[in-house]
Formats: sequence, C-alpha cells, structure tokens
Amino acid sequence: MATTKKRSENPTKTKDAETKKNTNNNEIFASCSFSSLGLHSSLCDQLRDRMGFEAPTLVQAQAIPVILSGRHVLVNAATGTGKTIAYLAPIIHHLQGKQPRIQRSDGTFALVYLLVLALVLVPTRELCMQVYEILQKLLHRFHWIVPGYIMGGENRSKEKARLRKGISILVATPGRLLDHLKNTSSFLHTNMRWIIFDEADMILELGFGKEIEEILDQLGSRPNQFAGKESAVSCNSEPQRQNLLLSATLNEKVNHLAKLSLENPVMIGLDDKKIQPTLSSEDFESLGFDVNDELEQPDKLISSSIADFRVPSQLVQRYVKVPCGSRLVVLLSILKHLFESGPSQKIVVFFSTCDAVDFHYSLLSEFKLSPNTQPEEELRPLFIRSKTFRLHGNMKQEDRRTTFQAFKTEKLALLLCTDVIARGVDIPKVKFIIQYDSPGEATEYVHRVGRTARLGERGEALLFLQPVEMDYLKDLEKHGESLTEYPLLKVLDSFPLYDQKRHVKKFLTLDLHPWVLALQKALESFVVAQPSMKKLAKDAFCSWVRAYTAHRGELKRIFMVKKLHLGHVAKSFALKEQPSLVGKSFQNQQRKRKREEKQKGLSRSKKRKFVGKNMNK
Ligand SMILES: Nc1ncnc2c1ncn2[C@@H]1O[C@H](COP(=O)(O)OP(=O)(O)OP(=O)(O)O)[C@@H](O)[C@H]1O
Repeated sequence: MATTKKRSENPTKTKDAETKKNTNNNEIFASCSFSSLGLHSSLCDQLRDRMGFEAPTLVQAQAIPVILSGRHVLVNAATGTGKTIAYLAPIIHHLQGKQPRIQRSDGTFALVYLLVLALVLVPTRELCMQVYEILQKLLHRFHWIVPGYIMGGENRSKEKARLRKGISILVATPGRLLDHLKNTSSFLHTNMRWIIFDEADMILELGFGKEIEEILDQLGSRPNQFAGKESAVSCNSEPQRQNLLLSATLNEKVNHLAKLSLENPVMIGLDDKKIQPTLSSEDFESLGFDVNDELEQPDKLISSSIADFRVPSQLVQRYVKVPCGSRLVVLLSILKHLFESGPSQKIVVFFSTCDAVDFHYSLLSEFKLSPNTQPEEELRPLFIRSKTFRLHGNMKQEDRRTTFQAFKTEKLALLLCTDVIARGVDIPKVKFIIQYDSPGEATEYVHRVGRTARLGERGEALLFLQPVEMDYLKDLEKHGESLTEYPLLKVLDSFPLYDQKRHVKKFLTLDLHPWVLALQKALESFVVAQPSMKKLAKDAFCSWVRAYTAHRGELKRIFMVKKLHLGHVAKSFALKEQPSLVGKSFQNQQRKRKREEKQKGLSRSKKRKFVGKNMNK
C-alpha cells in the first residue's frame, strides 16, 4: 500500500522538482548565448568545452557587453551568480585579440613584453587562488596570455621572479600588491588597462582604503588621470584604463572608492533605492581613506543603509535560539542529525576565532559517545562520522591550501572555519551553512550563507542566536532577510538516551532536556580528562569573549558582553571550571591588551587591526 502511494506520488514530485528547477534556471541564466554578447568565438568555445558553460548567467549577460564597451562598471549581484566570469571573459576577449600577438621565444615561455595588463584585487588568499585557477582554465587555448598571482603568505622572491617574467592578468591581495609596487622594480604596470575590485566592500572593510589610494596613485588610475584618453577600449587605439567594482553587497562604503577609481560608471544590479547620499567624510576616514577637501563631499553612488541585500531566492534561511550553556551540545546534535539523515552532506560551520576552530576541530576529531555495551574504546565510532577539516588564518599557507583543496573534492565532509572563506569562495556541493558564532554586519551574513545555494542549487543556512541576541533578526529584516525557526526540539528528541529510561517528564528549559544534560556531561568529562583539550577549550573561551566584545556600532547593542554569563560561556566550551578561574585569565588578557594598546596609541587603526586579524585568524 505504502509502496503504491509512494509510486503514485513520484511523478508529481518529479514534475514539481523540474518546475522548480526551471524557475530557478530562469532566475539565473539568460536566454542568449555567449557569442551574442560579443565575445570571440574561441573564448565561447573555451567557456563551453573547458568550463561546461552553455549559456551566460543573467549578470554575465548584463555586464559583459558593457565591460566590452570599455565603460567603468559597478556590479551588484547575488552570491554565486557568476560575477567572476562576468569580468574575466571581456578582459580575455580583448587580450586574445591584441595584435601583434605575444610570442613564445625560442621554445621557452619567455614573453616579449613584461607588463601586467589587468589586475584583479581580492580580499583573501583563498579567493586569490580560486580566481587564478579559473584563469588557468579559461586561458588554456590562449597560451600567450599569462595569468599569475601574488598574495600574503607566499614567497616574495618567487613572486618577484614571476613578475619579472611577465604576467598578463595578475590576481592579488592588497597588502602584498602594495609591497611589490613599492619594492619590486621589475613590476611594470605602465600599460595596465584594467583594475578589478572583486568583493570591493570587503577590501575596504579590511581597512585597506589608504593602500588602495596609494595603489591607484602608483598606477595612475584616478579619474583625473584618465583625461586625454580615448573613450573606449580598442585593440588598435591607445588603451584607456577601465576599472570595475563588484560585490553581492555593494554598500555606501564603496562610494569613496567608486569616486576615486571610476569615471561615469554604469551600474548593474543597483536599484534607485541604493543610489542616494548617506555617508559623511568621517565615515570614509574610518574606512582608512584620506579624505581631503576636494573629496570631502564625494558624489554618492550607493546607499544601502536600509537596502536589501541579495541572497539566492532558493536558499532556506533559519535560526535556532539556544541558551549559551547549551550551544555546544546543540551544535553537535544538529551536526550528527544532518550527517545521519542525508546520503551526502557537505557542511561549513563559521566561528569567530581561530582558537574556537581549533578547539572544536580537536573535539570533533576525538569525541566518542556510544552505549557502554561497546566496551573497547577504539571500536566506538566518532560522535560525528564525517571527515572534519579546519581552516583559519593562523594555519601555515601550505596547510591552508591543501585543506581547502581537499574539502573541495569531498562528498561528505565538515569544514570548521573563520571568515577566511566567507567571501567569494566557490566550493561545490556545500548543502548547509551553520553560523555558530554570529557574523556581525548583515553584509557578512549574506556572504557566509552565500557559500551554499550557488547558481540555483538548493542550500540551507542556520544561524545560532542566544536569547539575548534575538534582536539581530530585526537587523537582518531591515535588509530584507527574514529567517524561520529551526525545529530543534524534534531533533533533540530523536536521539537515544543510552542506559537511561526516557522520562516523559516535562522539562521547562532546553538546558534540562535529558539528551542535552547527558551529552553535556559526557563532553565535560571528555575535556577534563585531557589536559591538551582543556587548554584548547580555555584558549578558545578567552578569544571568543574577546571577539564578542569587539562588535561595532549598532551591533554592540545586540551583542553585549555584559549580558553574558561567563559561566555559561565556559560551559559552551565543555569547561567545568568555576567561571571566576577562567574569567580571571580573561581579565588579565584584557588588561594586557588595553596596556599594549595605550602604549602603541593606535586608537584610529585599532578597528582595522582587529578586522584584519579577524580575517587572518
Ligand atoms: N555561465 C555559467 N554557466 C554555468 N556555470 C557558471 C556560469 N558562470 C559561472 N558559473 C559557475 O557558477 C558558480 C558561481 O560563480 P562565481 O563564483 O563567479 O559567483 P559570484 O557571483 O562571484 O559569487 P560570490 O558573490 O560568492 O563571489 C561557479 O561554480 C562557476 O563556475
């Protein structure tokens, strides 16, 4: 009977799924071809044969012809909609048509000209590698166009050697780029024609405003320096500098950068609501810009103080309200539930600090919980039966690279990370994003959840909030995001209580749920039994509280450290210690930090340092 019902349901289900997929496709892909956008036929072949791209996405269809025309462009489009190809394809189109063509000389790969022609600036190393890899694929049949990258953590001398040989399209992180601009004499950029700011708002959030100004100065790329050039890029005419700014969350902070780098730009994906004045010169200064008289009241291009950000429409967004002391148990329970309920799961969990990532990584790599009928410890399975990876900025560059590549290829895996991969990174088949530590500004929420549900795929996102933090939902609502509640109780009730009779007793709070009590007890015993684990937990606790105190602006009202019960925070790291003991070491750290800050007298760059640190954790 059941089978019959199932069978009779299937065709409808399949039809529904197909309709949904078609709707999604219509929202993502344009009904035209790459060649109709004006791209050279061999590049279109390359996009189809090598990349598997049959048709352009909507943003590509809008942006490519405009970029081909030589205009400066601001692009605002949802995460995972193909912005990378939108700017790379027109550049490759121009370079491959350049005459005379760059030649290999005498069988070597030496280039006739030693110039960087296009520069792609990205905020993180992972994104830098990703754009470089896409370039490698795209340039497969255009061997005379050479891609390259420079980024923090890499060997400077090797980079110098690569720059000396000549790179046609260079992908770079801002700090390392500036380093080479100042110190590498062989880095020739006088013929640079394109500068692309990918994740433009994040480059500014990292506090690189001043450096960007320097870069633009060094490259002679400010609007008044465009004067006298021709109005369109052409292979046969004197090339004009063309700058592009892109992000899923272009906000008002980008105005100053836009004013500095763009001339009469075309805006793609920005509605009228966003084109209004809002920021003061002080706001620009806080982003690290040098605001002089001339630029004191820059023309405002974008306003997003109350504007909607664009998250993929098919993304399921939920929140789970958890008291602080039960956070760890709830995280582990949800992960266990997810890994045991789906055949292939790829999950990313975001934390606020490197120490928190390290602690949870070690815990999940060793923690076991099963009935005592299996006495031999080694035979017991891990609590979470999936491959677990970690990624943060305190890891060695090589480990960071291998972890990232390994996670990309896995079908069933868990990645614990900081925001190093929150932006732009494209990991196939990630189904679920958990924001265990809150993201801070709504823009970061949008980018973190954007690691799933890419290009019309299905995806889910879950945000952890403590009862005292629930106002964060209102903040997201202001940006057009409304989240529904995750059915936590159902998940917790589904777990067996080994060796215990399930009391049908009613419990008043989540902390008293029998499964929560049992798992918390097991976790605390596990951590206390191992000094190394206990140390990791303590370090993670301290840096977590520190990160919590660093929320800025309006968010300080929601994430108030004063409202936290430090004993409960300790519990969320499976620590049994008296809170005062752990609290004391935190207070000492806080005092030390304040002393150091006073000594350095770095009040203005304080914000930048913290944000930068956050990204590099
Ligand atoms: N025309 C296309 N057809 C099929 N797949 C495409 C096409 N263009 C891009 N993609 C794929 O879509 C995915 C998302 O692209 P991309 O990373 O450029 O998105 P994005 O808009 O830059 O996202 P984010 O805002 O997160 O940086 C990638 O896996 C990419 O290979």
